[in-house]
Amino acid sequence: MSKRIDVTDLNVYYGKFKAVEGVNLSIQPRTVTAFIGPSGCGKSTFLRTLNRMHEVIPGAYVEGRVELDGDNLYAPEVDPVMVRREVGMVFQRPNPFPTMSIKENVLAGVRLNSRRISAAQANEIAERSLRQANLWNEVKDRLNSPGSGLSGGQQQRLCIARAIAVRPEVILMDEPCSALDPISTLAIEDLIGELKEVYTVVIVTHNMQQASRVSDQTAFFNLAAQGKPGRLIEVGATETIFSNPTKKATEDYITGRFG
Ligand SMILES: Nc1ncnc2c1ncn2[C@@H]1O[C@H](COP(=O)(O)OP(=O)(O)OP(=O)(O)O)[C@@H](O)[C@H]1O
Repeated sequence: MSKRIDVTDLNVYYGKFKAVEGVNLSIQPRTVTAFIGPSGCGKSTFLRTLNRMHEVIPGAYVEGRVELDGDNLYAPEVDPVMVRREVGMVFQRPNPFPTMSIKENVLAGVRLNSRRISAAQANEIAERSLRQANLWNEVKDRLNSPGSGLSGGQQQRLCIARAIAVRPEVILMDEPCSALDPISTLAIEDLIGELKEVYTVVIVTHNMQQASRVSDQTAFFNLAAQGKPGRLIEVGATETIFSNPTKKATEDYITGRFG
């Protein structure tokens, strides 16, 4: 349940505006890759191209290739809905369906995929997903209460449980801790460490300590100038990027000289 991602010569456009240019990157299964870089350099934009989520924005499109275990995500016969099943996503702000129960929130994606499931299967999937998201013990006695009644950190783990429930190959996380307190942030970071035993995980973060704590590989993005496309400047083992980067811009960014 974990696939390799290979990106070749990827450009991303919003209409005429080229937001990201010339990305080449490989991501191994069962690893965590962190995308870092200053605001507006295209980290979120690029992340969304890994499950074709950018396509929900009218006029957004890519050039180049993204492959999942060698299969082109953008081949004409590929259904973007199926891509998003294989490559799940967790957003910056926890977004459980507010009126749905905790259990139904977990099952929302599974039901959307229109697979009819029995009550026993539903219980099994909900428990497995909540356990994997480290939330089971906190919610097992109130599975039928609304998801919106949970704390922010619990809601984010609920969203992770919902992403896991459809058994994806890859989990994308766009600043998953930016709306959370430090304790909830640590809970999510611990969870990311556990998720990589099973999934390929890609995370966008502004927090460099977080990138160095959770990731195996770090990719630094930057803009050549305002109004120019973002580019992948340097990618490598997280330890190397943070201790011995090869590019000056990477060093300036990680040492806090800009961004
Ligand atoms: N829906 C959109 N329509 C048009 N342009 C967009 C859209 N979303 C983002 N952009 C532009 O694309 C560029 C990259 O934005 P993106 O949000 O991907 O950067 P980022 O590195 O994730 O930034 P941040 O760290 O602030 O979240 C920016 O110039 C931004 O203004």
